[in-house]
Amino acid sequence: MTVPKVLIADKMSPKAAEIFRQRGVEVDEKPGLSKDELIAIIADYDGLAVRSATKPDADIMAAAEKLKVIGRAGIGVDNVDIPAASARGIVVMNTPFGNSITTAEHAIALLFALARQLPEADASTQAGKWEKSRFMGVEVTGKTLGLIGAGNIGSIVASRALGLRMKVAAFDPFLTEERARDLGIEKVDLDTLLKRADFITLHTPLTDQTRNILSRENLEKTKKGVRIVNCARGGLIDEAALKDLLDSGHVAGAALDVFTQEPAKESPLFGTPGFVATPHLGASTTEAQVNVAIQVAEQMADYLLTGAVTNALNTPSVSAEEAPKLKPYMALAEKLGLLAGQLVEEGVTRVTVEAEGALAELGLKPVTSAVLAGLMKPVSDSVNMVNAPVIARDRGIDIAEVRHEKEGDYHTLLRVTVETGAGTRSVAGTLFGDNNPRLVELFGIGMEADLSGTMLYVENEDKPGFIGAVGSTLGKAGVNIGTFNLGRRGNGGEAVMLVSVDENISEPLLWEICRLDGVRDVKALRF
Ligand SMILES: NC(=O)c1ccc[n+]([C@@H]2O[C@H](COP(=O)([O-])OP(=O)(O)OC[C@H]3O[C@@H](n4cnc5c(N)ncnc54)[C@H](O)[C@@H]3O)[C@@H](O)[C@H]2O)c1
Ligand SMILES: O=C(O)[C@H](O)COP(=O)(O)O
Repeated sequence: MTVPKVLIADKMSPKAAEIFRQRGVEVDEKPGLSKDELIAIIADYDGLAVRSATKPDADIMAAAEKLKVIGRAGIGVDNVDIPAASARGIVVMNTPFGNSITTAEHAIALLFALARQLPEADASTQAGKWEKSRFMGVEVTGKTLGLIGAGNIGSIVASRALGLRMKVAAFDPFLTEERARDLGIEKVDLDTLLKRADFITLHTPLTDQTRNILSRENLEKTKKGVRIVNCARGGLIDEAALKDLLDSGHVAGAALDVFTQEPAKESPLFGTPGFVATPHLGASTTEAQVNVAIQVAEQMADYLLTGAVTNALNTPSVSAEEAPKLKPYMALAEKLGLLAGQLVEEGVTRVTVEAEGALAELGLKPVTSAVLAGLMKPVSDSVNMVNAPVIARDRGIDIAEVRHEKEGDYHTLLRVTVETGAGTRSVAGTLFGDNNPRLVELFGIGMEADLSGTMLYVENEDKPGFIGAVGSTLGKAGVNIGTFNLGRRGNGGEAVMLVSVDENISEPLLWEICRLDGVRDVKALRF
């Protein structure tokens, strides 16, 4: 196996490079590259580790011929073009918890900065002014904190705010009443939060639903004298409206760690009384940076070295323990999908993936992705295990997974059933010696075959002399036979053959075989 190579493209704790090296992954650290500089070198790398500064987009991925994984040492992945990564089979992973406490603490720090005007008081005092009467603050005890987004960071902020004896009202459509009760907070709708909160803090990702959630209209609904903190994402607040409402005194203070445009080197908000800014420092503590660096390096090394997938945003998780067990099944799944995909002639409407015996004890999602990737390969050049489930869903294919824990004839079995307008057909395979994928059933007919290279598929009536006729037709065309695999539904019934051959099978040769007496269908297959 060649040694995988990773590029760390943003400033990261040295722990990341240390772990990559310890795990036997080659690593280069080149923070601060321009997009063109990154495009010029990315073809060399199997992995790309980033924070929020590097923005791996479709152009960068187009140049990244070997890239298998992008690791985000942090939470937000809005800097990574995930659809472009999926289209190329690149797994995108983040570290969803490593900097949550640190970011929650930054939100609380900004809350106090606003309550006591700390930055302005500091600047004034250090300028020798001693303006004691200018900086009258407010207590936070007893005040209501409006939490927009009560996920990982939001709920830590809530617990800290409760410790400060604040009341917490949260707006989050995905927060259940039960969870709110457990957190000791009140679940409210957005309008109630806007009307009631003395302080508002945002902790949602930037999505179509959350973009501009504090719009001019919503900012105008807030309580006079509200103080607002955003440590989540730029774009959640209308910055021009915020400036107007700070100027008018309706909003008493606002602290932004994140901006619509970053780096934010200029903004109409800068210099506005009551406005506090930090340069996207939410995750910037020694502890959080060590956490995310260790996590991202471990996760990327696991994936590159073993196939284990943790915290991926575009593919199912596979544990380090399961990854080696799943590997041969993925090969079997792709081959069975490819076989089914080459044999069906109409649009697929439903795919059922059934696991029997040992396979039923493993996670089926990656196996299903591999089946779908194989199935759609004959009709799509760009399909891969990462994007196959999404493409299948977009094409309206219904996907079902079934487990039978009891063993059948084989200690482990994978059956793929494909439904089309023309009917239902299924293929099944097992592993020989725990490692070698083998076809064991084709359209309900028992047959053993190693699906590899070029194969001739023939469906025919079971008649004496037919096998010889196929053999001699191939021989006359100079096509050498590797293996002959046969199956039939019963004496004189439907029969199928899969013949592995050393040469390509030309169209005229296929026609010649098709004209043999008793042939119902013939195809050249590739694996
Ligand atoms: N400033 C920083 O340096 C920094 C550091 C870490 C994280 N972040 C950002 O903080 C944000 C929150 O991170 P997290 O780890 O808590 O994420 P999370 O996924 O755990 O929580 C997000 C919460 O937002 C809620 N949500 C989604 N849509 C919503 C909507 N329309 N209205 C209200 N709530 C909605 C979700 O239900 C979820 O509970 C992310 O955007 C992340 O990128 C910033
Ligand atoms: O989403 C995150 O994790 C934060 O925005 C941190 O970003 P950073 O790694 O660039 O500091």
